[in-house]
Order: sequence, then structure tokens, then C-alpha cells
Amino acid sequence: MRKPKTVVEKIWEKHVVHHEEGKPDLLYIDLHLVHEVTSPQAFEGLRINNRKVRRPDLTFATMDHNVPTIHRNVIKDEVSKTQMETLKTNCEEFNVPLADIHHPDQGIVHVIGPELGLTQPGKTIVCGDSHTSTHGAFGALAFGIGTSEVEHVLATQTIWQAKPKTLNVKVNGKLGTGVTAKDLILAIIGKFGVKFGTGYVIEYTGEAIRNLSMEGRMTVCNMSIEAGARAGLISPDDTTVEFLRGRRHVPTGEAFDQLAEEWKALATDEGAIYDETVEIDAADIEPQVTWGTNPGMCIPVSANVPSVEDGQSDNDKEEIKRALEYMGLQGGEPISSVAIEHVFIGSCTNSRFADLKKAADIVKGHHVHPNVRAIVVPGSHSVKKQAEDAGIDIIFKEAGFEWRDAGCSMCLAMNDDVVPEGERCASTSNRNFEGRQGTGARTHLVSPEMAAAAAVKGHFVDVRTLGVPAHN
Ligand SMILES: CC(C)[C@H](C(=O)O)[C@@H](O)C(=O)O
Ligand code: SF4
Repeated sequence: MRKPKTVVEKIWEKHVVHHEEGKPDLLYIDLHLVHEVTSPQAFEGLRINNRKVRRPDLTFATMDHNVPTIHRNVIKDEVSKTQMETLKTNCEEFNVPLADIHHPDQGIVHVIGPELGLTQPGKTIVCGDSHTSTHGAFGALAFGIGTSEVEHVLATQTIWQAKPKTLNVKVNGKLGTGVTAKDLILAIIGKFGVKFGTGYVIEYTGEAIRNLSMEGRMTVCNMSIEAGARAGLISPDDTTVEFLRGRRHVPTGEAFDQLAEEWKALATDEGAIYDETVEIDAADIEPQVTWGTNPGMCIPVSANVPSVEDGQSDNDKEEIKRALEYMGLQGGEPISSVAIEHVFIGSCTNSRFADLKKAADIVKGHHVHPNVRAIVVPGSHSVKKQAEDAGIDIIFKEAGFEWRDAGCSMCLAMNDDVVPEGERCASTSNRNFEGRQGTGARTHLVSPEMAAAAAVKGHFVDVRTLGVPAHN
């Protein structure tokens, strides 16, 4: 009998171009996604060395980090403006397809890849961006790379990579009503820490993962990097196939059916061996809120913010102390008593149509709290359009939310959408580091549903008490 293999092993074997014992492998790359922040020096390197982009047809660029999400034509920041102009010039010169700021395909790079069907099971996918792990939701091996590696991939369509170890994160049972994929990944990182994935590619398995929609799976894989992992992925199944059916860059008819069978055959075989396995029970998970300055510093919405004395070691205590100080919290107060001034619904973690729809379901018939400024930033132009066609923009606007154009926006302070110093934001993004949403800004990571509920109440609240429809 054939030796059972993991999805990672199967993809790896199909992509090794050169192997030498004890050295990294040279891997073929099927899809290279490019954005304006990490590509300028890479293209410049090609120019200096008089090289071409080897496979422009396997390369796709967009503008996301720097783009304004209102007044599209007014780019105030000089660096942002230069980076966007440079990407345009580079894509023209090197023949790389580009969805620029005004293009109907524009959006956050990790939202548009799947949306266009560029992201497919079994592919090796890279991008000069750490959240490339998002694409792993499709059973692709997708990871972020640095700018010098971007240049290498542009020039050769390959990359040197040491074969990673595999870590099975098995999620048993079912998530409760009102508990989302975002709560799941926050709870995983909260339980095992922000370093437990270091050196591994995580494969998420188990009943709760199988039951997730593709949007939910993308949310989970997106945050693999916040667990320290190289990448995170989920074996392809019928959910994956159905999401991709009919998308622009996938074949149709019989060719699709054949491809779908190949995709499903990539799933990890029964009995395959992982280097490590951890397990968690979905039923134990409550809606989560981060209280501190890394995504592992999260607690259930019913819990109290930890106090310095709760630290297990001196180091722990020091970390808690610093985080409490930065976050302007005492320690010991219920997280639900913490008032917020901003709500951001967006980012590559939670800005897809399904995310916006679920947030809108909570908001409907309510109004944003008078002390709160709330914005919704669709992940792509096409998400925006889909939401508008469904009337979701109206629900948000009537409730007092701002309805913006697509981009990374308030996820990171690289554009005009910034949280002012000392102010607090409930955010559906993936990073709550010091200064992430602006100098001195205080970020609390939550699900779209929890963000919507906080916008209405002006403080964190268990969304389940507002009566939420059953979905993940
Ligand atoms: C700007 C980019 C390099 C960065 C990343 O790699 O993740 C950004 O997307 C982020 O989320 O911090
Ligand atoms: S939305 Fe945020 S996390 Fe995602 S790519 Fe943009 S800046 Fe990075």
C-alpha cells in the first residue's frame, strides 16, 4: 500500500525542482501575488540586472495597503503615492497584470486571489506579505516572502525553501451559535500562544473545521502567521470545490469536474503522520476579545481582563503589566465593561461578503452608539458591489456606519484611516500590536459580529445576548 501522506507532503513533492540532501529545496511557484509595499525594490533589482519577469501570466498585482478608502483620487501621503505609482509603472514595464485603484478587480490581495479563482488547491502561492497564509484555506501551500525573495520569484518563478514540519491543529466538535471562525482562531492562539506554530505549517483538521464555510476557513488560515507558523492550510473538500466553481480563473464543464477530483485527492490521507498534533474542543469556545498587545492575549467575552498577579512567571507578569499599561486597562475589570470609540469592520481576516452580511444582521434595526465612530471597509471592489446589490450598505449607513471603498484601511496605519492616540478600537483585523492602528492606538480583535455588537452598545458585549442567527 502507498504510504499515507499529508496535503503538505503531496503539494511539496509536486513542486520540488531541485533537491540536495541537507539543503533547502528549490520549489516551483504557481501563483505570485504582488502589492505596492513590498515590490518596488524587487522590480528595481530586475531592472538593474536586466532581467524580465519570468512568468507574468502567473503573477498578479493589486494596490491595497496605501489606498484611500474615501476620495480615491486624493492620496495625501507622498510615500503611499510613490508606491502606488511605482507599482503601476513596474507592472506596465514588466507586463504584469495589475488591478489598480480604479480597477473593478481591486481589493486586498488576499481577498481578490480567492475571489477571482486564482487561488486553487494544490498550488504553491507566495506574496510579499505575511498573511498569504489566507490562501491555505483552499488546500494551497501559501506563504509570505521578503522583498529579496519577491525579486527571486519574479525572475525565476521558484524559491528556496526548507521543507517545513507539519502541525495538526485538530478542532473537535461543533462551534456554538454565535461563535465564529474568528473566535476559533483567537481561542487557538490564546490557548497555545503566539509561538506554537514556529517552524511548522499548520494543517487545521477536525469536525469544526470541516463545517466551516470557505470564508471561515480563510479567517482561520489568515491568522496562522499570528501563531508563528510558516503557513496554515485545510485539506480541499466539496466546500472548496463549490466555492471555486464558476470563478473567472477556473476552467468550466468537464475540465472543472476533472480538476475537482484532483483537488480532492490532495486531501491528507487517513493515517498520515504529522510532526506534532494539538487538539481543542469547539464547544468550549466563547466569543473572544483580545485585551492586550498580541493576538494571544485574548479572553472570552464573559471573562475579566487579567491582572499582573495572574502571570505564571516574572516574564509573564512583566508582559501583562506592559500590555495593560499600553491598553489603558487596570486588570481585573470585566472586558464587557470596556468602552470603545472606534469600530473597524474590514481587513483580509474579515472583509468578505459573508463577514459583512453577518455584521449587518446584528446591526439591522439598531444605531451606532453616540460615542462610537464605525467604518465598514469591504475587502474588494467586488465585495463592495455584491454588498450594495444586496442592500447591505444601506443597513450599515442607516445605522450610522461609514461605508468605504476597498483596501487594508484601518488594519494598519499606512493610509488615512488611523485610530487616534489613546483611543480604543474594536477591530476585525488580525494584529493588535502597539501602534498597529496608529501611534498609541488601542486595538481589540474581535469577530465581525462582535464588532457590530460593540458598535451598537459602545462597549464589548456577548453578541449571543443580542440574538444572533445560527451560522459560522
Ligand atoms: C505591509 C506588509 C509587508 C505587512 C505584512 O507582511 O503582513 C502587512 O500586510 C501587515 O499586515 O502587517
Ligand atoms: S488587511 Fe491588514 S493584515 Fe491584511 S494584508 Fe492588509 S495590512 Fe496586512
